[in-house]
Amino acid sequence: MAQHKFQVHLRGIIDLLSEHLYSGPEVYIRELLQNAVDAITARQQYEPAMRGEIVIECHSPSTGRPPTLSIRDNGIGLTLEEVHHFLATIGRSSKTSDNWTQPADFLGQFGIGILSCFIVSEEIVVLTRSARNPTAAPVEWRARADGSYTVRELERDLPVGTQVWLTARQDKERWLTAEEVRRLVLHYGSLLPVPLHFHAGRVQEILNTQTPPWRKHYATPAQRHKALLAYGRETFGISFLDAVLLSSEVDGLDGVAYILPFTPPLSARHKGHRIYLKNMFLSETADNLLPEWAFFVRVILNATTLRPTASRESFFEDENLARTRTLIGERLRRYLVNLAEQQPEKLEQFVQLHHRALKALAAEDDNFCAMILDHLPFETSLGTMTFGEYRQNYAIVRYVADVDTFRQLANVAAAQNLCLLNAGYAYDLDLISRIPELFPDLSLEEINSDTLTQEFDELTVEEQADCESFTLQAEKILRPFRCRADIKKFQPEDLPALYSISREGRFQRQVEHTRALSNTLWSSVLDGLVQRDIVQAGTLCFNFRNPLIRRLLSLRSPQRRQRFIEILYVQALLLGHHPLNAREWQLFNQGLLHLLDDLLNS
Ligand SMILES: Nc1ncnc2c1ncn2[C@@H]1O[C@H](COP(=O)(O)OP(=O)(O)OP(=O)(O)O)[C@@H](O)[C@H]1O
Repeated sequence: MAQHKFQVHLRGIIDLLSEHLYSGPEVYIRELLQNAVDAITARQQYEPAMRGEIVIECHSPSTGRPPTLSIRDNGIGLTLEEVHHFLATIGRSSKTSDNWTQPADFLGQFGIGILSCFIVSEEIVVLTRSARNPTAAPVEWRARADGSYTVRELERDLPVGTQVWLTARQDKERWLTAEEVRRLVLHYGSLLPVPLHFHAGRVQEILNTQTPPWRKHYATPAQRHKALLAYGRETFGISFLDAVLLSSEVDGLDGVAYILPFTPPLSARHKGHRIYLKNMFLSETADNLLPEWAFFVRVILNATTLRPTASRESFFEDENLARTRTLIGERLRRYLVNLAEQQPEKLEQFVQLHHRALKALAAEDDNFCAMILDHLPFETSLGTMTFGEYRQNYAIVRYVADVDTFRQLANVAAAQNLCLLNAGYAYDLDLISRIPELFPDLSLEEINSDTLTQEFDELTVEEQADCESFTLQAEKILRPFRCRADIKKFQPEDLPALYSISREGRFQRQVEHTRALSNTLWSSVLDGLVQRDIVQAGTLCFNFRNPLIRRLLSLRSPQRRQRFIEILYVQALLLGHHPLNAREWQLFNQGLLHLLDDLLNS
């Protein structure tokens, strides 16, 4: 049977790379710089004293012709066979352990990077001369995006190394203009240790002359700190609150973390960093490089041991990455501990901006929790206060486990001078559950609507007798709404009635509400959740101390009393942020219309 070989439709592969693998056409500069740096690294393995350099030349012809670009390196170069074998074979790389003892020194590994040049140029021309085989003639390789290429040995001499030429495709001219190329070379290559010479017309400059401050020595820590902050301002355009040096030879970390002077929005977490791999810019996102809770920093980090994905825009999740993440986390944690111990004012400032992040860290780290809990703010029925302030004044930590119930109870609690802590936000409950262990002399008490209403004062026997007919009528009116009626004395006096409901009861109300809004498929699913046996889900507790209720009690007309009770019921539901069902809305509307009618008739 005849054997066939796969055919490669190069255009299709280029489209695949440009649309699904790479973030944009600009990555061609990264791939070219990377190949040049790798070629120099390879040559230095033979000639350690050799000094590498890369020359980027932009040519912008005057009339109507597309701009061209060449990148020249004095690296290892290629022979004719190597051109066929590596450059012209998609998916084959020379940077493997078959050819080198230390392939990890190279940036490239997949053997596809050069194809990115076809996104901006119809043709790639490579002129190259091998350092390993000085007698071999220089070679010219011309490759087209349709998959064809020519290769020939040149008569003329060339210096050792490689020069790649690109000519802008129609509609891609902007990616090869001198201005754009300069920006991209700086963007990707500013940390590269090889000098990057940039030539455009009369302009000749070396782009990467600056040694970043975290790699420099300074006379004092204060000087270094100042330089780090200045570098952060220049790089990100942000005046950071602080800079934390991440570099450590022992840990193999190289970089700096900047503390944001604002609370970042959820959508911007883990974005806007400068992540480098072996000094080449890799990505602005640090999805898996930073611990979950570290959303208060922007980092500049150069990784040396991590493995990039084929897109070169993120790292493989492996042991090394997990270790790096732990080390960065450890460094930031240590910074925070230092702040707490040595710079309390700065810690206060930090807490104001980043308490969510601190809570997230404290929730996963007992020791840190013990240290920071006193500084963390919590919402309470008497205003926001730190846990330290709370425990100075109260021996029992009374908390409400969800935000809705807290909203419902906060006013009532405050009027009774009861300090309820809202533990409904992310991490709060987690932290509060540690309290008995961290502070054995404090006790914890969960408060819900039932526990709070139990604290209300009972009526005297005479008062109860006076209210009996009213309570019976209210019971009757509210029964169809699965609500009990009660009357007690409580603060604040201006609150006429309080609707309370158990957690299960509220869940049932929500299910019923959703069921009324959803389509048939969902309503049958939700049907299963409705518990018919919860007969009396809530209680409407009238406040005997409230002047309006006192007048209502003495109202003679049962019809008018009914309308007031109905409106008070709906108003209490609204105050507690409970969604109203259709019947309750109807009740509200009718009640309001009757009231207006009464007003007009009075
Ligand atoms: N400037 C250069 N000097 C010497 N050899 C080069 C140069 N550019 C490319 N090559 C050769 O061409 C091969 C293919 O390059 P390409 O950029 O496609 O892939 P790579 O760098 O090996 O891997 P990656 O896809 O991860 O970038 C390289 O492995 C190398 O052998």
